[in-house]
Amino acid sequence: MSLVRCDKTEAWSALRAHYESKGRQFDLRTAFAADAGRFDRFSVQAPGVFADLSKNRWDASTRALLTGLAAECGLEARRDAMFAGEPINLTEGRAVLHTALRAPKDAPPLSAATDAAIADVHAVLTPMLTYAEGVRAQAGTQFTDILNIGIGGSDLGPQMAVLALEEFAHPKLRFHFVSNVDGHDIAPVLKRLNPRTTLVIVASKTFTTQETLANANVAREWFTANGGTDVGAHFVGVTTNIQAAAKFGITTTFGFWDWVGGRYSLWSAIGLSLAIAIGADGFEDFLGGANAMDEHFRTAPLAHNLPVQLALVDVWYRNFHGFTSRSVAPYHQGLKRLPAYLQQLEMESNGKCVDVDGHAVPFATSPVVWGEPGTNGQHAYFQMLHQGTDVVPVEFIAVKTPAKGHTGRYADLHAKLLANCLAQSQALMQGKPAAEAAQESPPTASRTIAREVIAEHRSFPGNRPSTTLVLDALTPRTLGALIALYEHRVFCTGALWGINSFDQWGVELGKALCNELLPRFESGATDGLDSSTAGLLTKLIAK
Ligand SMILES: O=P(O)(O)OC[C@H]1O[C@](O)(CO)[C@@H](O)[C@@H]1O
Repeated sequence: MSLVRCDKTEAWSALRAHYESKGRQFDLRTAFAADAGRFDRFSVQAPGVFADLSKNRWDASTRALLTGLAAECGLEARRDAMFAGEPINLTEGRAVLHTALRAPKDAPPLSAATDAAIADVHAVLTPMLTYAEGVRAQAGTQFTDILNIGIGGSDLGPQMAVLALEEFAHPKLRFHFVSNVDGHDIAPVLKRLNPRTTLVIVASKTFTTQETLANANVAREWFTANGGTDVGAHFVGVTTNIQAAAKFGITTTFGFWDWVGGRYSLWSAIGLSLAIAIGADGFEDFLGGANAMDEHFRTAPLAHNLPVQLALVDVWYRNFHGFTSRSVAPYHQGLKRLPAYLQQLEMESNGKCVDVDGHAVPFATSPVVWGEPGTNGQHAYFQMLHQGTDVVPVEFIAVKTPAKGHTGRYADLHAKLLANCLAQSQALMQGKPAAEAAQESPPTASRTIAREVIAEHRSFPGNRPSTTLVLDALTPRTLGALIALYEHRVFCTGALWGINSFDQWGVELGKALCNELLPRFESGATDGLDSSTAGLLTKLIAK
C-alpha cells in the first residue's frame, strides 16, 4: 500500500505550472462559448447520482493532470487497501470497513478480513431489522415516539437521514434527536413525550461520551419519575461497548465494531432510528444504494470515477486556487441537515495538519464546509457568493421528482425550486459586466447616484464555479448512494493529501480540559488557570 503524498509527485509540479499558465485566468464563460459539448464532456453518471462538473474552472488538460496526480499518488492501491480491510487508520491501528456494512451477504470475496466483517455485519443486521420491524408493528399503540440520544456521528447521520426520508417513514411514529449537553435541547423534547409510549435509543460508539451519557441519565430519570417501569423495554443501546450499555441497565443492545468510524456509522446499528422509520426493506435499499456507489468507486477508472473526480476538483480549488470553503446548497428541504452532516464527515476527517508519517503538511487541507437549503441560503448569504471578495465553490443538489403526493398546489413549488437552483449556478457563472448593468434603468431610489456608480454595484464578477448533483428522487436508495459518494470523495482528498482521514485526535484536548474544569465549577478554584479562563469561570459561577 504505497501512498505518495500529492506534493511529492511530478503531477503536482506540472499542475503548478498549469495553474500559472492557464488555471489562474481560466474563464468559464469562454470555456462554454468555445465548446458546445462541455456539459457532456464534464458530466458523470454514477449509480443514483448524476454530476455536472462543467461549471468548474477546469478543462480537459487540467482534468488529465489531476487524474494523473491520483494515479501517481497510488490512490487506487490505497482504495483497494481500504476495501480489503487493511489497517489504514494507522494512528488507531484499525481497518476502515464501513463499506462492509452495506455489502450483501453473498458479496464476492474480497479478502479474509472483509469477508469476516461482512459475516459479522449480517449477524447483527438481521436481528436489528427484525427489532425495527417489531417496533413498527406496535406503532401508534406501544410506541408513538422514538428518541435518539447521541452526538456527532451517532446523531448527525440518523437525524439527517430520517428527515430526508420522511416520505417513507412510518406515519404513526414521531422521531426526536437529542445531542447537546444542554437542558435546552432535551427538556423541550421530554416535555412532549409520554414515557409509556417512547422508545429511547442510546447511540454511542464508545458509550463513554459525556454528552450522550448525561442525556441518557436524564432520560432514564425522567422515565422512572413519570411512571415508566420497564427500562429494558423502553431503552435500547447501539454501541461497540456492550458491557458499558449493560451497566447502564440496557438489556437490548445492537453492537458494531471498532473498524466503523463514528462519522461513517450510519450504516451500522447506529442507523436503528432510520431502520425503524423506513422499515427493513427501506433500510436494505439504503444500504443497496451505498453499495452500488461503493462498487462504482471500487471499479470505475479514475477518469470516470465520480468520487475521485469530485475530490480532484476539491484539491484543484483548495491547493491551487486557494479557495478556503465550499458551500453546499441542497434544493430539497429533506436535506436540510445534510450540510451539518457533511461538516463532520469532511472537517473531522480531513481537518489535519500532519501527514500519516507525522510530518507537517506544507499545503492546505480540509476547506470549511457550510450551507443551508437552497432558497433559504439565497435570501441570506448568496449575496456574498455572488459579489463577495472570496470565491466559494458551491455544490447544488437538485432532486428531479418531488415526494409522492406533491401534486396540485405543491407541483408549482417544485418547478420554482428547480428553476431557482439552475438560475443560481447560471448567475454565479455568467455574472454581469458593469457595462451591461449600466444599460438597465436603475431603480427609482438610486436615480440620484451616477449611472456608472450604480452600475458597479449592480454588476457581478461571474466566473464563480459550481457543481450540480442531480438525484431522480430522494429515496432510501439514492440517499444511500449520495452519502457513500461523499464518504469516498473525502477518502480520496485525504489520501491525496497523505493524511489519516479516520482518526480525530483534534477533539481530545478540549474533552480533557473540560474534565479538568468541571470540578472547578463546584469549588470555584482558579489556581493554575490563565487569566481569561479564570475570569470567565468566576463570572459564570458568581452567585
Ligand atoms: O458515538 P460516540 O462514541 O458517542 O462518539 C460521538 C462522536 O464523538 C467523536 O468521537 C468526536 O468527539 C466523533 O467522532 C463521534 O462521532
